[in-house]
Amino acid sequence: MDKVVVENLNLYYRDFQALKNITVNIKQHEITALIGPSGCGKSSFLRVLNRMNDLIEGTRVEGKVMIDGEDIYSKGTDVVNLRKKVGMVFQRPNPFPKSIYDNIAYGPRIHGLRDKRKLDEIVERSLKQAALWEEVKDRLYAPALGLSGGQQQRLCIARVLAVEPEILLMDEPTSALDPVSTMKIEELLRELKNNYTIVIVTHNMQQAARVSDRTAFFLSGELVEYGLTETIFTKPEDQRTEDYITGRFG
Ligand SMILES: Nc1ncnc2c1ncn2[C@@H]1O[C@H](COP(=O)(O)OP(=O)(O)OP(=O)(O)O)[C@@H](O)[C@H]1O
Repeated sequence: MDKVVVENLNLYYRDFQALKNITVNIKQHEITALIGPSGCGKSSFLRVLNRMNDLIEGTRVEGKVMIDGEDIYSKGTDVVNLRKKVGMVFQRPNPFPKSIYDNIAYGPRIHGLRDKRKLDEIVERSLKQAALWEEVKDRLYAPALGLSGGQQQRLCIARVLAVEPEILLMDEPTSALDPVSTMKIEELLRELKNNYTIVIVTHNMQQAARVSDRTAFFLSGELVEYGLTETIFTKPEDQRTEDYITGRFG
């Protein structure tokens, strides 16, 4: 099933066109990897999907972006609800300078939840989903910034999961992590895809090949090729895709 349908999307930062006529369908409960050289528009595309671009002045979007059949750029869209449904994890782990518990409880509290027992449940469930519970269950009230980088990134994933999103956008979520933490996050992604639709930007070709079901290759704001990851990595149709994945440029 298509979770996200993008049709003829153009994105401008003032006069600069960062995305050009992008049409793509993102499948539910799959991991879609976005690859391509620096500046090709991967992060911009990710930000289109939860309207984070609204926060950047001078941004203009043309075309259609539909999630569950609804145009997220239509006038009636509630952007707060959209961002709850479409959560984002960034390149550098960015926990709040608060306790582990308060980091996770933050989103649910913002959405009005006060019941301590329910919050406790959400904190435990989210940390378990993010494969961090065993490591932190005895120090939930310790500062989140005392965790290792890899643990902090799993905490940030748990923080997003706490508000029960359906889509997870991840912008190079392991690029600041060591190989062991990277493997843990990759395992986690494979686990999470049973319940979530995941879109991940990565500069790491092996990572894209290891974790994703489908891959989209961007170049200079265009979507050059999109398909099953296995096909993209073994017999791409476009010479530019082949050049990129074999490391001949980028
Ligand atoms: N806020 C902005 N204002 C103006 N131009 C921007 C802005 N953000 C990005 N751009 C430009 O849009 C293009 C695409 O940028 P984007 O960050 O989406 O690329 P990317 O593929 O994610 O790159 P990287 O891999 O380096 O993160 C680049 O030319 C960039 O300079």
